[in-house]
Amino acid sequence: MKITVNKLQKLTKVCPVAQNTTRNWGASEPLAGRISQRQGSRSSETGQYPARVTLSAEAATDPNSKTVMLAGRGASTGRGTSTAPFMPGASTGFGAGLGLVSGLVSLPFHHESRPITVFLTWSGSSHFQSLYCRVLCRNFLLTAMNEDQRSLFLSSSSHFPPPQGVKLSYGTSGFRADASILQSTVYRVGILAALRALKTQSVIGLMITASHNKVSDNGVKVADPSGGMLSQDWEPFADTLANAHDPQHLVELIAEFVQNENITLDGTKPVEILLARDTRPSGEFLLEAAKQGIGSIIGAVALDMGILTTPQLHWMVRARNGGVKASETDYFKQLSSSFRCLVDLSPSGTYANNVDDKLVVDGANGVGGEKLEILKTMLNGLAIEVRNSGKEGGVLNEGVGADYVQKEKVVPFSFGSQDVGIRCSSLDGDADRLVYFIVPSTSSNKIELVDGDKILSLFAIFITEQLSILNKEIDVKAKNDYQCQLGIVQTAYANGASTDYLKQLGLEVTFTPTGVKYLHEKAAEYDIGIYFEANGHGTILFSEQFLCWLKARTTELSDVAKGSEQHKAALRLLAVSELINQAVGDALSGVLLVEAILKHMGWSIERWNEIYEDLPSRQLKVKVVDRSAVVTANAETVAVTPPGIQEAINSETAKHPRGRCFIRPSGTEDVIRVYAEASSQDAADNLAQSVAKLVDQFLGFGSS
Ligand SMILES: CC(=O)N[C@H]1[C@@H](OP(=O)(O)O)O[C@H](CO)[C@@H](O)[C@@H]1O
Repeated sequence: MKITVNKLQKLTKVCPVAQNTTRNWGASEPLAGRISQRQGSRSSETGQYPARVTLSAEAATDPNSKTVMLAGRGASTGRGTSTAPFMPGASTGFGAGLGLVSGLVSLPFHHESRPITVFLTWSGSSHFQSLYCRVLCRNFLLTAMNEDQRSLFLSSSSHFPPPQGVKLSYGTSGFRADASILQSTVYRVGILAALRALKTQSVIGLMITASHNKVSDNGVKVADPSGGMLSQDWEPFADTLANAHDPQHLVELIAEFVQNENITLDGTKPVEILLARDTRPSGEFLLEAAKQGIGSIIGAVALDMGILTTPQLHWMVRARNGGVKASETDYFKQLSSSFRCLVDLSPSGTYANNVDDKLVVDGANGVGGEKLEILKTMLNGLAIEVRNSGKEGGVLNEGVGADYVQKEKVVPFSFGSQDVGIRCSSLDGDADRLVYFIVPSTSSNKIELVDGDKILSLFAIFITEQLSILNKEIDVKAKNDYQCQLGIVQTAYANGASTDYLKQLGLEVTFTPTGVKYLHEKAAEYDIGIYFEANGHGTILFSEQFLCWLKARTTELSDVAKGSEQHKAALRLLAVSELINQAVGDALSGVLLVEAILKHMGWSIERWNEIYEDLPSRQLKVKVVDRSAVVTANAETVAVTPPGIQEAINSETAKHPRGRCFIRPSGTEDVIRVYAEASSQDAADNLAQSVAKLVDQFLGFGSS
């Protein structure tokens, strides 16, 4: 915000040449270097809080004849004012005799918590007709940050020094790194979550997990009031906070942010932050850091929900903000009862005749396996065996879990020939990804992967079928007056065969960049939006408007056509909206929906897998000097920089029938990812290899 000084009466009065004088409040970069480390407090004139003041004066006329004075003075409270005039030219080496006069000026603010008026006076006005003088107030504290709050920040943050020489960034799914360097980051994300709760006046979630990463890593991410990922607008602030080098700097950043976002830190409107962690041993001490961060914001209350899957926490945040009961028991009850409802609505005959009750689930030695052990006791008609539940002593994500199975396409630990003919599935470390697989009847450890694209397709088939039943003209009074917009959202990693298949079903398919925050946002534009990443993270979103209509329609049908196919279709869609976790991709709710749909269709996993045949594909990663050198467009399918690389990729791709290839910088690892698809596995492998070489030539260590 820029305020011209002549609007400030006092300043105009003491400054006869103030016409050209402007005063910038809250600009983020200093005009003339840094000055006082001291903090000011609220100006009685503007209601703002000057903390540091940088004065920069440019005199276009004879600069020798002037004196610039800057004074701070206690004002309206009348308590212990500080008015000592200050002669910058003398005491701080404020330059004179130059065309440009600028200097660093320390204001004598001794009474930091009291209101102070800052104003400029200067003499030699006849020479200063064109004086251009700016006072830049940086880090002016804090519309509502009182001294107690400030001291609390300073003292608590001094216990969490940031790691040296590491720059962290809030990536595709929060901060992730080796757990040993994350304490300070988690503490700061605690602050961020508390500020987010104050800003939105809603319940916010903070999850400590590194998902499918190795057990020595950990991470932290924030769940917004909707249960979705932290708003992208706040990610730059998360980065800035995480990388603030000392407590003073941290406090200044918070002060500035709080000011800009109009967040009140007076504790008058308390807010809650739900905390959870996965089973990683480092989770416990990191949780303490998060509590300290939250505790350093007056009015923010941390509620430790214990060990949860990531989607459970997101579900709870969403439910609480929707005024719904949100304990873990409520979560299990909702999932199991909506599953039962769907199974009960299966067309008679299919379930009993064709689909085996048995499902074996690889729990990745993580929290998902542990929770599934509880959930399975609440289910009828499904016999789940959990392996790698973490109790058998296996290591989290090591040779197990959805990421391993999807990337390596081999059986996870403890699976093998005994599982031929059985439906198998795999969760990742925090149970937000799900893939299925078939163990073929050969001696090799290779599997047939049924990935996120196939799960998406199964969901799409089922939803489309229910919508078309619902839309049939029926001989009842109930009128169908709603055109439901169904949309499918994928990323460039979706197998081309899946996209072709979905389009053949007549569905609208759109693409976003990688990362569920993008997919989720896009899917939310539809009445029913189904999104999945090939790696098994995805869900179904229902718009409020559609659900409202669907509920009314169900009631109407139960009056006029109870038990009809239309009535059942409406009930099924309602049950899906209850079963699926609409906050975020959830392997537990996903597995129940897959199972219910397979029963409904009377399909074995083999039948499901046959809906289309994946095009052979290969993913590679290449270490480069600077991955940010690759900038992409068109949902990451075209590399805009470095110049020339896309043309080179195109000419490699053209050599292979059904070839498709793209590169992008990873958001979670320091690599460039290469994805290639072609009509044969050899061709896909060759294409990926040749493009990886190109990446290395353009950007690798040999290129610099
Ligand atoms: C090819 C791939 O699987 N990329 C994953 C991976 O992101 P990268 O930005 O590719 O590192 O981790 C993300 C977070 O889990 C997930 O959303 C994404 O799909």
